[in-house]
Amino acid sequence: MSHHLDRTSLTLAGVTYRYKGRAGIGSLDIQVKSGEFLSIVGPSGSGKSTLLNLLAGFLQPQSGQIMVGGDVISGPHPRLTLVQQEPALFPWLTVAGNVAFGLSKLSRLERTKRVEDALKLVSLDGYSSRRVHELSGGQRQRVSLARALAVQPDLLLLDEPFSALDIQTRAQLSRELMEIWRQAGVTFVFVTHHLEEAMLLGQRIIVLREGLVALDRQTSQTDVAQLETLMGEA
Ligand SMILES: Nc1ncnc2c1ncn2[C@@H]1O[C@H](COP(=O)(O)OP(=O)(O)OP(=O)(O)O)[C@@H](O)[C@H]1O
Repeated sequence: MSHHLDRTSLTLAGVTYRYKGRAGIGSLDIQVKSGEFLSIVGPSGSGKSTLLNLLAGFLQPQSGQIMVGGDVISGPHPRLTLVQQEPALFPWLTVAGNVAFGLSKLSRLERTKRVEDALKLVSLDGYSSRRVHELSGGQRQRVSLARALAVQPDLLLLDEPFSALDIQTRAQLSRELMEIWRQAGVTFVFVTHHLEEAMLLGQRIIVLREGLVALDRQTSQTDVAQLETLMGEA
């Protein structure tokens, strides 16, 4: 969406989080433009989970600031939604019930429209009244995506959202994710330990290593050999 183009969606300014023994992250400076699709990748122990927990508001930076859409994040934030590895859906609710979960403040009409639009975005139109326990793993992850998008966040944080799926479903959903992103016009930050996935998805790639940005580049300009080296054991 063009009106998003020159706004900053996410800013990390000097963000640091160190565990005892000094492992952790920092100090990180990252800016993500509104509407951008950024993949963050890194070897085991590079700080991905720590960064995710900071972005989701589950951890507080020990120094520095995280801002989303101009607001400082100091806890879970409605402008930022998280899609996790295992979709945390309510099994006793319908698909529509799950997608409508964060929309209780809207009128019924508006809510229905949001749910319909979100389900269309993830190619689940026609599934509204199905129970979640009747769905495949891939379909459940689609519901989880639809629920996250229905609240119209500034930023969607994706934590290895396809890692629990079989290879074919994973490949299919990865292909579709770019299209979903284009249509939704929302900033995507996709965190993974799979280099191929990070290269396939998104416009920009950041490699974390030992809690720091080791590389930050447009995906089309990355050098695979260099990435592979950076993904090796520290
Ligand atoms: N609760 C903790 N206490 C102490 N050290 C921790 C804690 N959690 C993580 N660490 C350390 O901080 C560093 C970053 O860990 P983190 O889990 O963020 O990495 P990661 O990139 O998510 O790794 P993986 O891909 O294996 O999940 C590692 O050196 C890890 O051992």
